[in-house]
Amino acid sequence: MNSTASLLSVQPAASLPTALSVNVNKVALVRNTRHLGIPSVTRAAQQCLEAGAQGITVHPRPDGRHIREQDVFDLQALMQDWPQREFNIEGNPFHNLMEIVRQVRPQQATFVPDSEGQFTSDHGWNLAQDGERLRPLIAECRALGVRVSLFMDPVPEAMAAVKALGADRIELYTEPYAAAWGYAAQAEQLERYRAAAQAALDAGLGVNAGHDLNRDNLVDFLRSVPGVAEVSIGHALIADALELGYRATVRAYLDCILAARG
Ligand SMILES: CC(=O)[C@@H](O)[C@H](O)COP(=O)(O)O
Ligand SMILES: NCC(=O)COP(=O)(O)O
Repeated sequence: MNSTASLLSVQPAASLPTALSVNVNKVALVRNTRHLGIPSVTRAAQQCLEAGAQGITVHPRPDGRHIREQDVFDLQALMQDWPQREFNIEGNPFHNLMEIVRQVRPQQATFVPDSEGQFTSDHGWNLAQDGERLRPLIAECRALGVRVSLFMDPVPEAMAAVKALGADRIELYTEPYAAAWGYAAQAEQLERYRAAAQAALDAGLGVNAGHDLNRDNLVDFLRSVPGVAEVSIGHALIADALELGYRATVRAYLDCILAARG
């Protein structure tokens, strides 16, 4: 990262139109390889929040490969000190997510259709198959005061159905765009995401985005896709933090958001 002052010196992070939520799954993944409790998930989150991240995201998978329930409760306690920031908990509501949401009541729950042993998230919901089963769980979360976001592929025709189920937002699954970035297919992918985001906005939904976003591909995405309220970024951001540190890394990602949207 260059040494020029962060662009954010002229605009506080809180005023950015697209929030950065740091996913700390991969800090927990490294921590779990020894019984020493380091690297600390809560210290990572604290430093990211101090640097201006507007939220923290976790995905407590049933197999506990990285984020575990105790991490969720520890982060819930930490977030009490940051009332203006958001806690976003991802997971499959047919597996372990709902019990966690009932206990923790985060600002946002992101429903992801992953199977229990899935390598990583790699697709959005099939609402024709699962929509009616999701409806009461969406309603329960909202009754608890928890915003609901559905992890979705960029399919404009699906957005009205998301709204009809009572969800507040979608999260666009962005790996196909990330894989195309820097190649001829980039423009075609960006058009897919632009159309899907516009359809979501037209349906009255908020738009989040995430998966394989990084410092290279984030600016082009935000410049092309309208109304992105939040990007949740983990794998690449934590990899950057291994080289730059959490604070400088978060500032670099906030600079990308400012450069795209500021
Ligand atoms: C839903 C999504 O795309 C990611 O937030 C997910 O948390 C990635 O999971 P892993 O960190 O286990 O790859
Ligand atoms: N919802 C996306 C997320 O939280 C992080 O995904 P990634 O940046 O780890 O691919």
